[in-house]
Amino acid sequence: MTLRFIASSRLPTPWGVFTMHGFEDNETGKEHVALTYGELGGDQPVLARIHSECLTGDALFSLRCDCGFQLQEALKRIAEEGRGALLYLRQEGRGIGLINKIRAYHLQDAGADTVEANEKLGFAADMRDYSMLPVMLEHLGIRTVRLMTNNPRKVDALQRYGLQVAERLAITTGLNPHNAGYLDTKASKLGHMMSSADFTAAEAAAKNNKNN
Ligand SMILES: Nc1nc2c(ncn2[C@@H]2O[C@H](COP(=O)(O)OP(=O)(O)OP(=O)(O)O)[C@@H](O)[C@H]2O)c(=O)[nH]1
Ligand SMILES: [Zn+2]
Repeated sequence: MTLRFIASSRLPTPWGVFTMHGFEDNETGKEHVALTYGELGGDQPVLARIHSECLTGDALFSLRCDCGFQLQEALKRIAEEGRGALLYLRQEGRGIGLINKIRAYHLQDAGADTVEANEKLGFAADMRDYSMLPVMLEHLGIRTVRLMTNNPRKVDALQRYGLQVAERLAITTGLNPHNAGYLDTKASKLGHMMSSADFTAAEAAAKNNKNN
C-alpha cells in the first residue's frame, strides 16, 4: 500500500466545521479524503461513515441512487454527535469508474438492474477495494467504529484489516421513485440490510409516484 497522508485543513459545512485530511496513493493516483469532527483519540468507538465516491449522487443531485442523501445524513449525524469521521473513498461506480458507471446506467435505462449492468460490461457487481482503510484510520487514531452502513461487506472489510466494528448503524434515507428499484436490487442481490419499512413514511408514500 502506497497511501500516505499529505495535508489537512478546516472544512466548514452546513452542519459544522470539519477537518479535512488528504491522502494520496502514488501507485493508483487516487486521492482519498477524511472529514473528522471533534477529538477522536481514546478508546470510545468513533461514529464513522465509509462513503464510496458517487459524483452523480454526491455532487450532481442524482435521484438514481441514495448516495447524496446518505452523505448529508452522515455529516449531520457526526456533527450532532460532536465526534466522528467520514472517509470519502474514490471508488466511483463501485470501483468501475465514472464512464463505466454511465455505460451501466445506459444498460439500466434499457431494463438491466444494477448488478446485471455491471456483469454485461464484464465487471463483478462490486469491484471496490478497501486496502486504504488501515492507513487512513491509523493516521486518524481510530481503532473502533460505530459504522453507518447497510452494507455487510464494509463491516467485513474493516474486520479483515483488524479494525473493530462496535456497532452497525443503519443509514436509510433518500428513497424516491427513481431509486426504488435500485434499492430493492441492493437488498435482494447485494445483501444490503434494508427494506422499505426502514424509510420515512413520506419517502415510502412518494416511492411509487413517478411524477416526483
Ligand atoms: N456500477 C455501479 N455503481 C453504482 C451504481 N449506483 C451507484 N453506484 C456506486 O455505488 C457506490 C455506493 O454503493 P452503494 O451500493 O450505493 O452503497 P454502499 O456504499 O455499498 O453501502 P452503504 O454504506 O449502505 O451506503 C458509489 O461508488 C456509487 O458511485 C450503479 O448502478 N452501478
Ligand atoms: Zn450514488
